[in-house]
Amino acid sequence: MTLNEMTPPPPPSEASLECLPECVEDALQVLLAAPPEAPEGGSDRAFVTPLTGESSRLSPMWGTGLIERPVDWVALAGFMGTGKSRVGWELSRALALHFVDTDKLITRVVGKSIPEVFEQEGEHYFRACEAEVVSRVSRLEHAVISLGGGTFIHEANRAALLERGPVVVLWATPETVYQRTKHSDRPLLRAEDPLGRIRSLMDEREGVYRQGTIHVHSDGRPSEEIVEEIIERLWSWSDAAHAWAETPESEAVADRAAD
Ligand SMILES: Nc1ncnc2c1ncn2[C@@H]1O[C@H](COP(=O)(O)OP(=O)(O)O)[C@@H](O)[C@H]1O
Ligand SMILES: O=C(O)C1=C[C@@H](OP(=O)(O)O)[C@@H](O)[C@H](O)C1
Ligand SMILES: [Mg+2]
Repeated sequence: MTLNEMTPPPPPSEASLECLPECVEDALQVLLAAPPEAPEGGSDRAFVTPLTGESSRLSPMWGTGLIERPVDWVALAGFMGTGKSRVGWELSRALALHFVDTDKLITRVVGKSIPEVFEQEGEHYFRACEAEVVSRVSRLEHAVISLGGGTFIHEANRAALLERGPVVVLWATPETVYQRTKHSDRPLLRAEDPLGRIRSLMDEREGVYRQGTIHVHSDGRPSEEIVEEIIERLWSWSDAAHAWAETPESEAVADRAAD
């Protein structure tokens, strides 16, 4: 029986939604206090691999704990299987920032795996948890946030994230996504024809993912190379943002916003 054929769970009750902010706060504190844990396939290599190219702008204090970073907060969005969890973890190691995977935080909040949340509580409840988690992690300092594939699709989440900082969107072809997800359980990909399902869902979502700040391809590239490109692009983004902040036009925009 596929997920779609099952009787849908009842909609979440007011009571179960009411405690979400507090439950998210508690789970986040536990997650941040625990020793960082690599996700499936993720390694610590980015800590010790000397980064090259633009990233050589990293301070000579690299490795001493005093690190010059392009940003103090960044989120990773994109379709399932593009590598958000793994690359986000490695990016957080490279920039020495906290790492929060929103799906992992939700599993702590609910005490169930993501497939169990979908099956037993319903997608609606999962999306409510996701929205609460986004509202909290958008206020977090010094963090890399790996989102779930659907998080950025929801308008309020997208607005909160883009307001907070840069959102890097990872991209991969449907075939790569299929290869990377076929042995794991993604509730939305439980279908007779998972590759067809990936293609149609990706088509539906593509235009929204394009609203991200920085776009990086992940096909056929090791995660270290992707991390390196993200860091280079974040430097360019932050340089451009600082240059704009010093123009008279930006002062005029700030004055209008303050009126
Ligand atoms: N650049 C990559 N090259 C090869 N495998 C990758 C790459 N990025 C991620 N993976 C693997 O693909 C699978 C899905 O990656 P994951 O980070 O969970 O994606 P997402 O969080 O976007 O769904 C994991 O097994 C992960 O180790
Ligand atoms: O695309 C989506 O709607 C989802 C993506 C998943 O995360 P990953 O993108 O990390 O697999 C997870 O949040 C859930 O299964 C729903
Ligand atoms: Mg993930």
